[in-house]
Amino acid sequence: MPKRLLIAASGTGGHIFPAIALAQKLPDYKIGWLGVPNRAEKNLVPPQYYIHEIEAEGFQKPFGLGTLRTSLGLLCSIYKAWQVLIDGPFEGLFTTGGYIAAPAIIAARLLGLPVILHESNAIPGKVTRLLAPFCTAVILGFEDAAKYLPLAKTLTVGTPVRGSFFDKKKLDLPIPEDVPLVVVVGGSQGAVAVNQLVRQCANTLFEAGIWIVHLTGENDPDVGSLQHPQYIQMPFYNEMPALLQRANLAISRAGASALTELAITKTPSILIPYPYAAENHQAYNAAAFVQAGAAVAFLQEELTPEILSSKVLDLLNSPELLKQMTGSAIHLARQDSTERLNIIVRYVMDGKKIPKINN
Ligand SMILES: CC(=O)N[C@H]1[C@@H](OP(=O)(O)OP(=O)(O)OC[C@H]2O[C@@H](n3ccc(=O)[nH]c3=O)[C@H](O)[C@@H]2O)O[C@H](CO)[C@@H](O)[C@@H]1O
Repeated sequence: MPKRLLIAASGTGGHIFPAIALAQKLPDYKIGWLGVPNRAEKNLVPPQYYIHEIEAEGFQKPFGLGTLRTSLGLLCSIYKAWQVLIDGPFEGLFTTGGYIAAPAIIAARLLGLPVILHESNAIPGKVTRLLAPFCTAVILGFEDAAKYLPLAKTLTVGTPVRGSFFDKKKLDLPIPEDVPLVVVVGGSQGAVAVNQLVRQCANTLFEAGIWIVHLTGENDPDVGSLQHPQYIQMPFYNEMPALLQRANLAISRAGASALTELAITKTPSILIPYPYAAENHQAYNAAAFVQAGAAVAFLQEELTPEILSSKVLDLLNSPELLKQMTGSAIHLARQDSTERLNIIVRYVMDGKKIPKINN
């Protein structure tokens, strides 16, 4: 009989893709997915994993009537997650944190099932901090996150990326092979502020012969306002491995999966952390890359189109510097994160003690 694992990963690519990477390593398992109606998992989770839907939302400040409604909603979601686990019947839970993790972890632990939690950010999210002590294993993307989780059993393996990032891919976009290519990516949902900055400096870059692939996200009101033969814009692109492998430079937010993929594809980057990320965690994610010399980072509020275009031109005109950044990225790229996570999940699901893993 195959082992039965429920995966709770919802809302953004950064939560869903690492879970897909793990699921791809468990072909001998029966996997079910726990998601929220109409969130990104609807489009991103491969169809072979059935998505069981529950509601999940966070507590908003100031506390008041809304808190009562959210508390009742949480109780309801715990009950639904509990039912999904029993009906499966699932033998364990894997989650990447976020709002959906709260009802899923509580329900699984009430049923006495093992829980593996993966936290990809340098500063763990609220649900991770609250519930990590109750999980069987807490797996980290960044070693530094452990200091925020003193009561949890943590192991650092990095953040899993989809298997396709490790194969050499050819880019299927009409871009000449010998031109410099800059990719602009604002995380899985796009970043309107970054998009605006890039559009304002695009002409300077085009004049220098640079091509731009701009992944705008679905909610950019100015999509279509810039047209140029050296410019390709899309709301979302599925072939990120080929694109990052081909790019000479990326302008990116600093989500944990994005950073890991940039490291694995050895793509130098200019990072613009999302300033409103919970507890500014993207700035901490970015800092690890800047300290290692793999990226440069700017605060969004200090960045002007002039600063951005001159940084892009400086970097693309300095092959030695780009090479150094690429070299530094190699040291950050943990090639075996998914495999290590896979081993841990199997040990936990088999009820065995997790072996010591060397970092
Ligand atoms: C605003 C915010 O709080 N974002 C968080 C969210 O980010 P978000 O969901 O944006 O996650 P990341 O930036 O880490 O990753 C984006 C993912 O989307 C993929 N992608 C993106 C664009 C595209 O066109 N095609 C595509 O496939 C990338 O390859 C990557 O796998 O979850 C991450 C993991 O907890 C956090 O680190 C981020 O801080």
